[in-house]
Amino acid sequence: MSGLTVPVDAPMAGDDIMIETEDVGKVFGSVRALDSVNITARRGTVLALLGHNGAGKTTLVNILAAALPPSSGRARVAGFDVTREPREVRRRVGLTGQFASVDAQLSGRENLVLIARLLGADRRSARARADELLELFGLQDFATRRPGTYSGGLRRRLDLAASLVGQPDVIFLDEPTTGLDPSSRLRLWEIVEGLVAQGTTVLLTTQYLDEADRLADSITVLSAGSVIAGGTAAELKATVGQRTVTVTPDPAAGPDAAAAALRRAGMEPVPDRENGTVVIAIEASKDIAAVIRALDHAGIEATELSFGEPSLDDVYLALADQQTRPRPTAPAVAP
Ligand SMILES: Nc1ncnc2c1ncn2[C@@H]1O[C@H](COP(=O)(O)OP(=O)(O)OP(=O)(O)O)[C@@H](O)[C@H]1O
Repeated sequence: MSGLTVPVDAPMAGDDIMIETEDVGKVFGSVRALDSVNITARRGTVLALLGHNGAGKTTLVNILAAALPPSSGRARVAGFDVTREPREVRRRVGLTGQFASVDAQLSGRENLVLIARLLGADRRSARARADELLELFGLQDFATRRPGTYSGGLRRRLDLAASLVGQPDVIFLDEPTTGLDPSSRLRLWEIVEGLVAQGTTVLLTTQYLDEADRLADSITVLSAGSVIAGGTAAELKATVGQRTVTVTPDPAAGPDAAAAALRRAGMEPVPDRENGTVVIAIEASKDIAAVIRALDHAGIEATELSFGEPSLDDVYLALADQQTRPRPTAPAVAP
């Protein structure tokens, strides 16, 4: 519906920067939801936002969608300032997930036609756009059915299709594959990759680190409203060391006791209470023996031990641990 319009005033950075914030802050009464957040995403890339509940992800997405004004700093999306040019921003972004709503009384196709009409398309082009999207998303066979009869995977595809009716330059994907089976997840990932290859810029919020690893060109980790880490998946992984050992201690001991024993041996273990494991960054293979010795010394048996390259999960756990322990210096990873 709209191509990229060159903004009249000077952009904060180069033309192909599609999302950019400069020291964005947001306060809700006494709550500081965002504190000096700086992020950047180039055209045709995926920026993933990671963070625990309450980290500030939704607040940031709302600011970038020009649905909520920042308290301080500035943000530009597709070259437009979210505070001074909110209408231009809204015309260029597509929202999915908790933001988009499909009418349960209408069929999948009727929903897409309605959205196109609401965006100003005439009847014929609205139908043409709906059919184009139904084909792109493999929804032709379900076009006349109501979304209430769709599977989870089909609903996500319709939701994403709905966000693309206006041909946005930037889409915000909010947990796009939560609750989907593996093949539906893969299908959705392939669709997103196709859109990105055509130049769409994606801001992805997800709780699945494998999703961020697969899709994201860069990752920003938010904690309590601040950016605590940022970079490519490879850069983030490099910050947590080359290799790790993951130990599952006997449940009678548990990860905290195992972590304490390993700390006494001079290591820096990260307990993962949810999975009942402890992750230890190691320099060399011989360090595995030191892990086993330290546990044995404390009388703790390991029921499972695995050796691996760092994953984004390791990065996330290490960052979470940094956040919960008092530290005299700033986090090791700069945005
Ligand atoms: N309208 C509001 N009024 C008051 N506080 C708010 C409001 N919106 C968000 N907050 C607070 O701001 C902080 C950030 O919330 P936000 O919803 O952005 O986090 P989130 O990372 O998206 O979390 P979740 O994953 O649970 O959605 C939280 O402490 C939240 O309670």
